[in-house]
Amino acid sequence: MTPALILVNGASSAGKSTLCRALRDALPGAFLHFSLDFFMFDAQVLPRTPEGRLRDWATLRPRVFEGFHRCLPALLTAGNDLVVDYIIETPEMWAEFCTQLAEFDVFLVGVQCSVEELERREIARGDRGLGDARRDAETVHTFTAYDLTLDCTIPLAQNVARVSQAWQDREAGASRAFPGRRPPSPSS
Ligand SMILES: Nc1ncnc2c1ncn2[C@@H]1O[C@H](COP(=O)(O)OP(=O)(O)OP(=O)(O)O)[C@@H](O)[C@H]1O
Repeated sequence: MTPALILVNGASSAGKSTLCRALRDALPGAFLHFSLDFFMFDAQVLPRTPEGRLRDWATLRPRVFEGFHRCLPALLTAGNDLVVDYIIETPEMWAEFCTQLAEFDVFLVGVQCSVEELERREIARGDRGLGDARRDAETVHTFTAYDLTLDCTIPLAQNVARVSQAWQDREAGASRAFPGRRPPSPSS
């Protein structure tokens, strides 16, 4: 089978990671959850000042992002099915994804959330830059069509069920994010 990627795009604090973790555990088949957050927030990967601020981030940012992008085809090529949360920030970033992921079975999910709710969550979390969510919300859904769009203010279980159903009902390889692509043959 062609390795599969469920890619969840939306603004910071929209609920992407929460959804991905729940999907990882609920989907039929063994999906890995993979996220840029693992570099940015959840692990001791990046160099920091004694005060805890990121060091040399302007230099590192493009390298870390490109490295993360390259991890996806590497994990897929090794046979892993992935559920990945991401914030598509620019058309260039999306074009890079399209090139790197063209040979895989990609299902693109857009998560919507009002700016008011994004900002409420951002403040409540306290570990994200204030204003990031609003900035993302202005652009994040402008770069691509989706296979499925979700409202991330409704209960998580409902969205997990929607993705799970839509994923199983989809035509493998016929992602709306990659129009004109030939789906992998059923035997592949
Ligand atoms: N359906 C939901 N209803 C209410 N709160 C939610 C829902 N989904 C997520 N949240 C809450 O919103 C906050 C942000 O969630 P999450 O970390 O999943 O967002 P994210 O989109 O991955 O953010 P980031 O891109 O900044 O990492 C968390 O406090 C989470 O508990």
